[in-house]
Amino acid sequence: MCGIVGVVSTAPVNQLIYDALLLLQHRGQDAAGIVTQQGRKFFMHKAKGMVRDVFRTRNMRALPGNVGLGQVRYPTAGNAYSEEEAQPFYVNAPFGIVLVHNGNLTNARSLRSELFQTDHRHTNTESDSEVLLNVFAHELERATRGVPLQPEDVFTAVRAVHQRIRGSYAVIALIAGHGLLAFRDPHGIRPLSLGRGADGTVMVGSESVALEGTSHAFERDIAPGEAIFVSLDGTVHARQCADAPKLHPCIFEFVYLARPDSVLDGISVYQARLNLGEALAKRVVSTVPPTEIDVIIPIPESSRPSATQLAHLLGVPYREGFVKNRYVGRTFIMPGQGVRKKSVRQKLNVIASEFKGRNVLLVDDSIVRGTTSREIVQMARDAGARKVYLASAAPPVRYPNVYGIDMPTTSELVAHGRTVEEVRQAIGCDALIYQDVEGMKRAIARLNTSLDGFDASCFDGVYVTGDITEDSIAQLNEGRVGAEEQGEDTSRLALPNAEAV
Ligand SMILES: O=P(O)(O)OC[C@H]1O[C@H](OP(=O)(O)OP(=O)(O)O)[C@H](O)[C@@H]1O
Ligand SMILES: NC(=O)CC[C@H](N)C(=O)O
Ligand SMILES: [Mg+2]
Repeated sequence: MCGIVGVVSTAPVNQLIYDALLLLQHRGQDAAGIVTQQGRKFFMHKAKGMVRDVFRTRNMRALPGNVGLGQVRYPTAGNAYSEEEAQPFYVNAPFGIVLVHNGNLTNARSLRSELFQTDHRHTNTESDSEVLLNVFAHELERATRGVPLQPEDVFTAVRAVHQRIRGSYAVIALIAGHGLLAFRDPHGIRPLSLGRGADGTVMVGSESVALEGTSHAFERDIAPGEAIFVSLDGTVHARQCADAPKLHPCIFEFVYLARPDSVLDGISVYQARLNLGEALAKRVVSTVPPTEIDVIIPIPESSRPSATQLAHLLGVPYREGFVKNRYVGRTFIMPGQGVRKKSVRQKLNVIASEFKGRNVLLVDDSIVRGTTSREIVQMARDAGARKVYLASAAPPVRYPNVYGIDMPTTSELVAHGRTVEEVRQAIGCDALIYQDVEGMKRAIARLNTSLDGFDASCFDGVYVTGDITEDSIAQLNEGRVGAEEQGEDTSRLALPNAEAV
């Protein structure tokens, strides 16, 4: 996941894009970038870091114009440490295009050589998003029948892009002098919504919170496979560009990624998390009698809604036992295990009186590598808890994610190849209760019965694009320069200066 936003307005958009990116900061902490357009000229500033660090006043002043887009990056391909892979990406032909991408292409490698061999295009980074931009640029060149460019030509290009690229992609692009394009992959894996301001400003963004938080009324989600083209006068053209679109949103958005105050594909993220807490209650009761639990404590931040609902249904007191240092970002989306581990301790501290002599049930939204759980369970014991039980509102994460969540290899997943009992031992708690896969899907699907299903691949190993094999997963990892090799270099990332949203 990353956060993306695009705007067509009649007033300067630099501050508006900045504000929207701040509201999407939880989707990517690694790099941030904005491009604006004035006349036919693009103005760009991008760098590694969080939004507040990347954009100083001088940078903001250098972003004039009434049209623009931006991104906050959480790397899932290429090089996590490369400044060049911060987005937006730019190509000068045809017309001049800048593009931001949330998601992950699963055929970037073959596309890269195809781009070189057949389309004679050069890509200069390992980023799949740069590949995506070049495929789009090539197809736009082929589809253009004259100047000025017609929306129909843009849709023809998107149709061709859907044929060539695989994986997940929510995309916003700006075509110099023409308008703003947004499209979503034919499975709708990553979210993208459209809204409008009272002054007619059109905004597209990853989550509804980016629209509402900047005073734009949410209008609708962009449909899977659909493209919308917003002319510079604010006219919105929409077209379905995929042959057989299906709505399979990523279920992990509801579990962890998205903000609880967002509504994605008609589903309130907050309500989804309450429902997960409800389903989890049934599982807890069958493992640990509520009478043996003195207190229920969430692991801040994302597990709070599920934990409150669980406590309510079990009739057990809900208490805050961990205080989060708001100046440390989300640990799961930090690159590198060394950084993540250190950050858990920096981020969470116990209120010892809530643990001393008690049987505590800790609740997290998900257990992925087990980094958080191991530390937290130990902290609870150190604070004097008698028994430490742990419940996860999501099922065990057992399979790699190839659609834009950084879980590339099975070996790093604490539940891969382990029974629940073995995971319990690895984490060191007295009882471990997981949600089950069907229970999770039911809990969320009942909030929008028109879904075709979910991408729940990291939980059930089913890849909705139908083309993922062990070999392709191994290939995807080959291209990555990540975090694991350089993970001990914690200096830049462990304590960002900016406040996490
Ligand atoms: O098993 P792990 O590999 O540790 O990953 C899972 C943990 O990471 C996330 O928290 P994070 O600190 O990223 O964000 P949050 O404050 O939104 O909960 C998630 O909510 C879990 O707590
Ligand atoms: N999380 C994302 O959406 C990442 C986008 C893109 N794959 C990158 O690595 O930059
Ligand atoms: Mg958490």
